Amino acid sequence: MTDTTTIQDQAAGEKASPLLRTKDVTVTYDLTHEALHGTSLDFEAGQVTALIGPSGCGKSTFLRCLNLMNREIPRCSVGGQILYHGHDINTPKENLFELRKSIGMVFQQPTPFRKSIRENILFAPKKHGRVRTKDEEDELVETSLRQAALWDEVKDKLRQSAHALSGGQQQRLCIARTLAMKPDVVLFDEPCSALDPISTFAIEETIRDIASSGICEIIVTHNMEQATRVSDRTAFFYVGDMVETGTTQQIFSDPHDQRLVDYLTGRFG
Ligand SMILES: Nc1ncnc2c1ncn2[C@@H]1O[C@H](COP(=O)(O)OP(=O)(O)OP(=O)(O)O)[C@@H](O)[C@H]1O
Repeated sequence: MTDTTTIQDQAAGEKASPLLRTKDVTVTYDLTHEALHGTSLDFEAGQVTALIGPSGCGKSTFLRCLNLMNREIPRCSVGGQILYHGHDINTPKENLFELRKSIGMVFQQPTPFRKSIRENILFAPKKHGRVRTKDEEDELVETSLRQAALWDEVKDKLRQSAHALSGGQQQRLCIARTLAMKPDVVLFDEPCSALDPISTFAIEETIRDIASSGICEIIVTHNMEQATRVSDRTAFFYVGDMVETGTTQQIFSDPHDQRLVDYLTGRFG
């Protein structure tokens, strides 16, 4: 945690434990390259946090720590604590299959399975034994697609291939698929960077709606307007350090650290 942490952050630290908390998290690639230095951040239920900063500063590296995805990268090690509901998940014993039920992820490129729209939604819930009857399946498909604002567009073609959808629809299907597992955290890695402005707007609305249902969301974005539109809090990363965090309003209207000021005013990108 840097000395630029706001008073509000310190007060928040004295409240009950946040849903997700990192303490001094470091990431080292290829055994020697420390891409992320000790990073401590808190994430609350119902809040959207944007991770911003120039290319290569460690945003995605940090995001991937939160569902232990870095563990799948050879010669990558993650240090520090990642406390989820107060329990440290950064241990070799943590069961990834179980964890990913509750911490979902949406990637930059839409990645629907080569299956029907309906089967995309039901794939993981079936694997985890979450649905037993056709009625339960129907209900889950409809609820998840409604949450991702896609139901009206696809309700008459649920058995058609997901690959026949537009890019924006595919990304909303990926969000619906994630929500079908009823996660309490959803991670987004530049979810709109491959999309047109209308699809981007639809995804941003969905992100806000999901937050109002109590889900904690963390989004990596290069788009500063997007960060201001969707997030409650923002954290700025620079060369592997989490330099400044606070409410999105404070970060954009009253940035403290000179590197953040330079970034926001376009002195580097
Ligand atoms: N799989 C990997 N193996 C080795 N080094 C990596 C790997 N992934 C990222 N890095 C390195 O870690 C550093 C941080 O990269 P990361 O992708 O996390 O940054 P970022 O802020 O998300 O960048 P961008 O905005 O361009 O996606 C960079 O130096 C990058 O080269």
